[in-house]
Amino acid sequence: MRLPGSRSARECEDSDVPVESAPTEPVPAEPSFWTGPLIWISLAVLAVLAIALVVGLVLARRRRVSLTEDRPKDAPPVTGKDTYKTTGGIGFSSGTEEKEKHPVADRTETDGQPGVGDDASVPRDTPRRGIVDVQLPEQQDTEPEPEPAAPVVDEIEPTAGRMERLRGRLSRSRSTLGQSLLGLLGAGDLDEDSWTDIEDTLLMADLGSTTANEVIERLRKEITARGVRTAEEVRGLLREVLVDALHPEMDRSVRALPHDGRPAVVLVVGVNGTGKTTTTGKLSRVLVADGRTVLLGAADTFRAAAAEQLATWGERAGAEVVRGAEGADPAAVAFDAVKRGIEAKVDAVLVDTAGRLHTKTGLMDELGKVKRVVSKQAEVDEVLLVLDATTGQNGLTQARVFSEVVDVTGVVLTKLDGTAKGGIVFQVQRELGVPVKLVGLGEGADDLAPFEPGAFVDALLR
Ligand SMILES: Nc1nc2c(ncn2[C@@H]2O[C@H](COP(=O)(O)OP(=O)(O)OP(=O)(O)O)[C@@H](O)[C@H]2O)c(=O)[nH]1
Repeated sequence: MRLPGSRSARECEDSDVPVESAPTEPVPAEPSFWTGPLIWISLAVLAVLAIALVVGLVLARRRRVSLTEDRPKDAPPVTGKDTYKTTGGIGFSSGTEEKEKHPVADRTETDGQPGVGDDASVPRDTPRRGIVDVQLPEQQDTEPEPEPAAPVVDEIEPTAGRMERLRGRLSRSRSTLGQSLLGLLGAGDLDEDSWTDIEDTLLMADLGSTTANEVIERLRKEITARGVRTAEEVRGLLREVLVDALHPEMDRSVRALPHDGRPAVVLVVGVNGTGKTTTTGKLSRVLVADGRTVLLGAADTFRAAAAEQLATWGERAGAEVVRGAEGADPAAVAFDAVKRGIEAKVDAVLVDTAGRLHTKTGLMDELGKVKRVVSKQAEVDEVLLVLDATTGQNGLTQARVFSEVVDVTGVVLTKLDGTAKGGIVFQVQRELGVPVKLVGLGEGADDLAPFEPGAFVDALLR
């Protein structure tokens, strides 16, 4: 059909008039080769994602830990403070009780730290044994325990003449003091230089300047007064002057014998290392050799080995020893020793004390207390100060401090065998005004001698 006024295409082609385009109806687009499959692929991906989401949610729900427990409905609510409860107290065992032992091969667990190659822990599924078969030893007839061997008590050397026997031990002192003096004095005419040399010799031997001057004064006077000529006369005079300087009139007996129905109490004091313990032990042997009964008190609690050392001395001398724990109060140990000595009715109680010379106050407190406490039971008869002869002037300083702290009644000069300065004996006596009663001349058990001025000077001048 042709609309009025319209022309056919043919007419248009043929005419020169431009043809107006006719309105056209929309034509639906034909699906292309690519768009069709894309839609289907997208739908498939969406479906797969949906399935994965559903599966994931289900699995996650299964894995979730339930924080609720299977508790009866009527159970009281759980609160923070009573979530950990024990049914009994902590179990204790006594260290003295024997622990039951399992045979090593049957054990599934090991005590203590893991060793190289051990598992970090015992696997949970390791079989556990309820009952362990233990092989019991066959009943045997037990032999009676052998009686402990009686301590071997040493043979003790007699004390008489010890100084004589130990004379050779003073050889170093002799060569310095005696031999030099004899050489100088016996050389004839003595001028001022000779007297200066004599003084130097006396000082080098530790006589001290006061004693040295006194000795020289007397020698000068007597040589002129007596007309001393021969070497023999010089020796005789020198002996006399030196012996006099040692005050032979002093009472050198050790107050270690019982009286008033109770034992004598002897305190042995001095700086550590001077030979206190050794001297206490040696002295106990001297008393035992004289037929006395002795008890030793190990109040040197400062050094554990000191008590041990004294116990050995006691064992060898056949003397009982009272000791305390390491670090125990020395006064308490001394008190116990004296108490025990009174009960046991021994003749003498020898107390070895500690001598820490850290401060004078500390020493004073300690020794003062020992003496005070001991005095509650029995008066202290003797306080022996032990000095190491090899320490020279240092020994003198110690002597001064100790004598201010306790009433020293006698001096024991140890290690005289190891020094060329035997002259310290003169100085100590002068300084303290108390006699040297005993001398240590070696480490041997019987190397303790009574101090005799005559024998001592003889040993120096031999
Ligand atoms: N050569 C020689 N050595 C001695 C003498 N007396 C003691 N000794 C030695 O000196 C050392 C110290 O002796 P101790 O008896 O332990 O001295 P201490 O004063 O008791 O010392 P602490 O126990 O530390 O308080 C030891 O090796 C003894 O053998 C002696 O007269 N001559």
